[in-house]
Amino acid sequence: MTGIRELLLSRIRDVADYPEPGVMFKDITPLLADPAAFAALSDVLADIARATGATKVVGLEARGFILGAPVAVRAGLGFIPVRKAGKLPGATLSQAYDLEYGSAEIEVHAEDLTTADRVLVVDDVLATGGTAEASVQLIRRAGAEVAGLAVLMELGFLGGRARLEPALAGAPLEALLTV
Ligand SMILES: O=P(O)(O)OC[C@H]1O[C@H](OP(=O)(O)OP(=O)(O)O)[C@H](O)[C@@H]1O
Ligand SMILES: Nc1ncnc2[nH]cnc12
Repeated sequence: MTGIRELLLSRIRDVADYPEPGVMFKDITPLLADPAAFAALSDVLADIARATGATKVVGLEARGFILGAPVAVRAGLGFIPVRKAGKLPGATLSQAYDLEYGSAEIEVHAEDLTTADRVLVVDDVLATGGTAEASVQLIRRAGAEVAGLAVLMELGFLGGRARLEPALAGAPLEALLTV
């Protein structure tokens, strides 16, 4: 795992003052462009999906789609997109939240999750935890259980883990990297 972590970390680019002054943006596009690194990441996240007993993978728009979809395929699970407001055509559940730079609202198709589901949420970055917390609230409101949250990287100084732990209620929060 140490070798994989070093590989993943080496493929994340720091971009200062993006999208606004004071933010150090963690750009995963070099990782996505490296097939060995992207495959290794997908394999580790799929192992987490299996270990949590998840029945579905939720990916958070947009980067959570890119990371979550191969995890769902590898683990043999359905993939459910949680989208920014106004993008899903069917009946939705919505949740507003704040993030490191601004505020937003996310939605899921109400019919995509049932009381029989255990859901692993996948995303690239855990920053303030606002996005992940809103996704957990959506999943619970849909009647499903949260199996866990798996992210490529956690920005430890923003305190997202402490914010999320009460919402996760014992479900695991797996961050492959902490920066
Ligand atoms: O922990 P938080 O403070 O909520 O921040 C983390 C979220 O911010 C980024 O998404 P963003 O909303 O920028 O969307 P994008 O993936 O479409 O760029 C990132 O991909 C996470 O989803
Ligand atoms: N610093 C950051 N880099 C990349 N994605 C983020 N989402 C929230 N904060 C972020």
